[in-house]
Amino acid sequence: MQVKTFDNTTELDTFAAQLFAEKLKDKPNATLGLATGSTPVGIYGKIIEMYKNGSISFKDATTFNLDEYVGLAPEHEQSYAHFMKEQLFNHIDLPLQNAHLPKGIGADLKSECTSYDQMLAEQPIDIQLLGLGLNGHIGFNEPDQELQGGTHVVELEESTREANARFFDKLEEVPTQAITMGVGSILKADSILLVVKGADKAGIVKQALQGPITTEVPASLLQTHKNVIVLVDREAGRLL
Ligand SMILES: O=P(O)(O)OC[C@H]1O[C@](O)(CO)[C@@H](O)[C@@H]1O
Repeated sequence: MQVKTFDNTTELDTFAAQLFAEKLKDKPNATLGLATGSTPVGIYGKIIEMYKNGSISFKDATTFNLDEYVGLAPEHEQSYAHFMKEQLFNHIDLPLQNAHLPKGIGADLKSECTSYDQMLAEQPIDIQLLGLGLNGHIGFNEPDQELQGGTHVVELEESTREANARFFDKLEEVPTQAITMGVGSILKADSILLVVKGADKAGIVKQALQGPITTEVPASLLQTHKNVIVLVDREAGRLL
Protein backbone atom coordinates (compact mmCIF):
# COMPACT_ATOMS: atom_id res chain seq x y z
CA MET A 1 0.00 0.00 0.00
CA GLN A 2 1.44 3.31 -1.10
CA VAL A 3 0.53 6.44 0.90
CA LYS A 4 1.08 9.93 -0.54
CA THR A 5 0.59 13.06 1.55
CA PHE A 6 -0.20 16.41 -0.06
CA ASP A 7 0.25 19.91 1.34
CA ASN A 8 -2.80 21.17 -0.44
CA THR A 9 -6.02 19.84 -1.90
CA THR A 10 -5.39 21.16 -5.41
CA GLU A 11 -2.20 19.10 -5.72
CA LEU A 12 -3.99 16.03 -4.39
CA ASP A 13 -6.93 16.48 -6.78
CA THR A 14 -4.60 17.01 -9.74
CA PHE A 15 -2.58 13.91 -8.89
CA ALA A 16 -5.74 11.77 -8.63
CA ALA A 17 -7.16 13.15 -11.89
CA GLN A 18 -3.85 12.38 -13.61
CA LEU A 19 -4.05 8.75 -12.50
CA PHE A 20 -7.43 8.50 -14.24
CA ALA A 21 -6.03 10.24 -17.34
CA GLU A 22 -3.10 7.80 -17.46
CA LYS A 23 -5.43 4.83 -17.12
CA LEU A 24 -7.59 6.07 -20.00
CA LYS A 25 -4.51 6.76 -22.13
CA ASP A 26 -3.30 3.17 -21.65
CA LYS A 27 -6.78 1.72 -21.98
CA PRO A 28 -9.38 4.04 -23.57
CA ASN A 29 -12.18 1.55 -22.85
CA ALA A 30 -11.26 1.21 -19.16
CA THR A 31 -13.90 0.60 -16.51
CA LEU A 32 -13.75 3.24 -13.79
CA GLY A 33 -15.22 2.85 -10.33
CA LEU A 34 -16.52 6.20 -9.07
CA ALA A 35 -17.52 7.62 -5.71
CA THR A 36 -19.72 10.40 -4.38
CA GLY A 37 -19.58 12.57 -1.26
CA SER A 38 -17.53 15.73 -0.84
CA THR A 39 -14.13 14.04 -1.20
CA PRO A 40 -14.10 13.47 -4.98
CA VAL A 41 -15.66 16.82 -6.00
CA GLY A 42 -12.28 18.55 -6.55
CA ILE A 43 -10.94 15.51 -8.43
CA TYR A 44 -13.93 15.61 -10.77
CA GLY A 45 -13.29 19.33 -11.26
CA LYS A 46 -9.71 18.58 -12.39
CA ILE A 47 -10.90 15.75 -14.64
CA ILE A 48 -13.34 18.17 -16.32
CA GLU A 49 -10.48 20.68 -16.84
CA MET A 50 -8.40 17.92 -18.45
CA TYR A 51 -11.31 16.93 -20.68
CA LYS A 52 -11.80 20.55 -21.74
CA ASN A 53 -8.14 20.97 -22.66
CA GLY A 54 -8.24 17.75 -24.67
CA SER A 55 -6.00 15.63 -22.45
CA ILE A 56 -8.62 13.06 -21.47
CA SER A 57 -11.61 11.42 -23.16
CA PHE A 58 -14.26 9.10 -21.79
CA LYS A 59 -15.94 8.25 -25.08
CA ASP A 60 -15.04 4.55 -24.84
CA ALA A 61 -15.02 4.29 -21.03
CA THR A 62 -17.55 2.68 -18.69
CA THR A 63 -18.20 3.78 -15.12
CA PHE A 64 -19.76 2.12 -12.11
CA ASN A 65 -20.67 4.07 -9.00
CA LEU A 66 -20.40 2.56 -5.57
CA ASP A 67 -23.78 3.36 -4.15
CA GLU A 68 -27.15 5.09 -4.15
CA TYR A 69 -29.72 6.00 -1.52
CA VAL A 70 -32.76 3.75 -1.32
CA GLY A 71 -35.96 5.67 -2.04
CA LEU A 72 -34.48 8.54 -4.05
CA ALA A 73 -35.31 8.67 -7.77
CA PRO A 74 -32.38 9.52 -10.07
CA GLU A 75 -33.94 12.97 -10.62
CA HIS A 76 -33.94 13.73 -6.87
CA GLU A 77 -31.45 16.51 -6.13
CA GLN A 78 -29.74 14.49 -3.40
CA SER A 79 -29.58 11.23 -5.32
CA TYR A 80 -26.10 10.11 -6.27
CA ALA A 81 -27.30 9.76 -9.88
CA HIS A 82 -28.05 13.50 -9.87
CA PHE A 83 -24.78 14.28 -8.06
CA MET A 84 -22.75 12.43 -10.70
CA LYS A 85 -24.46 14.27 -13.55
CA GLU A 86 -23.88 17.63 -11.92
CA GLN A 87 -20.32 17.00 -10.81
CA LEU A 88 -19.00 15.01 -13.77
CA PHE A 89 -21.16 13.34 -16.40
CA ASN A 90 -22.77 16.52 -17.81
CA HIS A 91 -19.33 17.99 -18.46
CA ILE A 92 -17.46 15.15 -20.20
CA ASP A 93 -17.94 12.92 -23.27
CA LEU A 94 -18.86 9.73 -21.36
CA PRO A 95 -21.86 8.14 -23.16
CA LEU A 96 -24.59 8.15 -20.50
CA GLN A 97 -25.53 4.57 -21.32
CA ASN A 98 -22.04 3.59 -20.11
CA ALA A 99 -22.52 5.27 -16.72
CA HIS A 100 -23.93 2.86 -14.15
CA LEU A 101 -25.27 3.48 -10.66
CA PRO A 102 -27.34 1.07 -8.63
CA LYS A 103 -31.00 2.10 -8.75
CA GLY A 104 -32.36 2.87 -5.31
CA ILE A 105 -36.02 2.79 -6.29
CA GLY A 106 -38.18 -0.04 -7.56
CA ALA A 107 -40.09 -2.95 -6.14
CA ASP A 108 -37.28 -5.47 -6.47
CA LEU A 109 -34.02 -4.15 -5.09
CA LYS A 110 -32.72 -7.70 -4.74
CA SER A 111 -32.80 -8.25 -8.48
CA GLU A 112 -31.25 -4.79 -8.96
CA CYS A 113 -28.34 -5.99 -6.78
CA THR A 114 -28.00 -9.19 -8.81
CA SER A 115 -27.99 -7.41 -12.15
CA TYR A 116 -25.47 -4.81 -10.88
CA ASP A 117 -23.14 -7.64 -9.84
CA GLN A 118 -23.61 -9.29 -13.21
CA MET A 119 -22.58 -6.10 -15.02
CA LEU A 120 -19.58 -5.73 -12.72
CA ALA A 121 -18.54 -9.32 -13.47
CA GLU A 122 -18.74 -8.60 -17.21
CA GLN A 123 -16.79 -5.34 -17.00
CA PRO A 124 -14.32 -5.60 -14.11
CA ILE A 125 -13.16 -2.31 -12.63
CA ASP A 126 -9.69 -1.15 -13.65
CA ILE A 127 -9.41 1.65 -11.12
CA GLN A 128 -11.75 2.27 -8.19
CA LEU A 129 -11.97 5.66 -6.51
CA LEU A 130 -12.97 5.55 -2.83
CA GLY A 131 -13.71 8.09 -0.15
CA LEU A 132 -13.68 7.12 3.51
CA GLY A 133 -16.61 7.47 5.90
CA LEU A 134 -15.96 8.86 9.38
CA ASN A 135 -16.83 5.41 10.74
CA GLY A 136 -14.51 3.63 8.29
CA HIS A 137 -17.12 2.81 5.67
CA ILE A 138 -16.22 2.41 2.02
CA GLY A 139 -19.09 2.73 -0.40
CA PHE A 140 -21.90 2.41 2.12
CA ASN A 141 -20.47 -0.74 3.72
CA GLU A 142 -21.02 0.16 7.35
CA PRO A 143 -19.02 -1.38 10.23
CA ASP A 144 -20.53 -4.73 11.20
CA GLN A 145 -19.67 -8.19 12.51
CA GLU A 146 -19.88 -9.46 8.93
CA LEU A 147 -19.54 -7.69 5.60
CA GLN A 148 -21.24 -8.63 2.37
CA GLY A 149 -19.30 -9.43 -0.78
CA GLY A 150 -21.71 -8.31 -3.47
CA THR A 151 -24.13 -5.46 -4.03
CA HIS A 152 -26.73 -5.27 -1.29
CA VAL A 153 -29.14 -3.06 0.61
CA VAL A 154 -27.72 -1.67 3.84
CA GLU A 155 -29.18 0.13 6.86
CA LEU A 156 -27.29 3.38 7.28
CA GLU A 157 -25.75 4.11 10.66
CA GLU A 158 -27.20 7.10 12.45
CA SER A 159 -23.73 8.72 12.38
CA THR A 160 -23.60 8.33 8.58
CA ARG A 161 -27.04 9.92 8.20
CA GLU A 162 -25.94 12.76 10.46
CA ALA A 163 -22.69 13.23 8.49
CA ASN A 164 -24.62 13.37 5.21
CA ALA A 165 -27.44 15.55 6.57
CA ARG A 166 -25.43 18.59 5.45
CA PHE A 167 -26.56 17.86 1.88
CA PHE A 168 -30.27 17.72 2.83
CA ASP A 169 -32.63 20.33 4.31
CA LYS A 170 -33.04 18.28 7.48
CA LEU A 171 -31.87 15.01 9.04
CA GLU A 172 -35.29 13.36 8.64
CA GLU A 173 -34.92 13.64 4.86
CA VAL A 174 -31.74 11.54 4.79
CA PRO A 175 -32.70 8.03 3.67
CA THR A 176 -32.26 5.25 6.21
CA GLN A 177 -31.06 2.72 3.65
CA ALA A 178 -28.72 2.60 0.69
CA ILE A 179 -27.79 0.13 -2.01
CA THR A 180 -24.05 -0.38 -2.22
CA MET A 181 -21.41 -2.42 -3.94
CA GLY A 182 -20.03 -4.90 -1.42
CA VAL A 183 -16.51 -4.95 -0.08
CA GLY A 184 -15.87 -8.12 -2.12
CA SER A 185 -16.72 -6.27 -5.34
CA ILE A 186 -14.60 -3.29 -4.34
CA LEU A 187 -11.62 -5.56 -3.65
CA LYS A 188 -11.96 -7.11 -7.12
CA ALA A 189 -10.89 -3.82 -8.73
CA ASP A 190 -7.48 -4.04 -10.37
CA SER A 191 -6.30 -0.93 -8.55
CA ILE A 192 -7.84 1.21 -5.81
CA LEU A 193 -7.39 4.89 -5.07
CA LEU A 194 -8.46 5.79 -1.53
CA VAL A 195 -8.71 9.54 -0.98
CA VAL A 196 -9.00 11.03 2.49
CA LYS A 197 -9.23 14.71 3.33
CA GLY A 198 -9.63 16.68 6.55
CA ALA A 199 -8.59 16.58 10.20
CA ASP A 200 -11.76 14.76 11.29
CA LYS A 201 -10.64 11.66 9.35
CA ALA A 202 -7.09 11.46 10.79
CA GLY A 203 -8.05 8.84 13.39
CA ILE A 204 -10.09 6.61 11.13
CA VAL A 205 -7.55 6.64 8.30
CA LYS A 206 -4.88 5.54 10.78
CA GLN A 207 -7.12 2.69 11.96
CA ALA A 208 -7.91 1.71 8.37
CA LEU A 209 -4.30 1.63 7.19
CA GLN A 210 -2.35 0.66 10.30
CA GLY A 211 -4.89 -0.95 12.62
CA PRO A 212 -6.08 -4.56 12.67
CA ILE A 213 -8.01 -5.83 9.65
CA THR A 214 -11.56 -5.96 10.94
CA THR A 215 -15.09 -5.77 9.56
CA GLU A 216 -15.70 -3.13 12.23
CA VAL A 217 -13.50 -0.82 10.11
CA PRO A 218 -14.51 -1.85 6.58
CA ALA A 219 -11.71 0.20 4.97
CA SER A 220 -9.14 -1.89 6.87
CA LEU A 221 -9.89 -4.72 4.41
CA LEU A 222 -8.08 -2.64 1.81
CA GLN A 223 -4.88 -3.81 3.54
CA THR A 224 -5.49 -7.17 1.83
CA HIS A 225 -5.45 -5.68 -1.70
CA LYS A 226 -2.27 -5.76 -3.77
CA ASN A 227 -2.60 -2.40 -5.47
CA VAL A 228 -3.93 0.42 -3.29
CA ILE A 229 -2.76 4.02 -3.47
CA VAL A 230 -3.85 6.25 -0.60
CA LEU A 231 -3.89 10.02 -1.10
CA VAL A 232 -4.23 12.11 2.05
CA ASP A 233 -3.98 15.80 2.77
CA ARG A 234 -1.73 16.94 5.67
CA GLU A 235 -4.65 17.09 8.12
CA ALA A 236 -6.00 13.62 7.38
CA GLY A 237 -2.51 12.14 7.32
CA ARG A 238 -1.19 13.72 10.51
CA LEU A 239 -1.32 10.51 12.61
CA LEU A 240 0.19 8.20 9.98
O1 LIG B 1 -16.50 12.33 1.09
P1 LIG B 1 -17.41 12.42 2.27
O2 LIG B 1 -18.56 13.37 2.01
O3 LIG B 1 -16.68 12.71 3.53
O4 LIG B 1 -18.07 11.00 2.45
C1 LIG B 1 -17.32 9.84 2.71
C2 LIG B 1 -17.85 8.67 1.95
O5 LIG B 1 -19.17 8.31 2.33
C3 LIG B 1 -20.01 8.24 1.20
O6 LIG B 1 -20.83 9.37 1.23
C4 LIG B 1 -20.85 6.98 1.19
O7 LIG B 1 -20.61 6.22 0.08
C5 LIG B 1 -19.11 8.24 0.02
O8 LIG B 1 -19.78 8.76 -1.06
C6 LIG B 1 -17.91 8.96 0.49
O9 LIG B 1 -16.79 8.47 -0.15
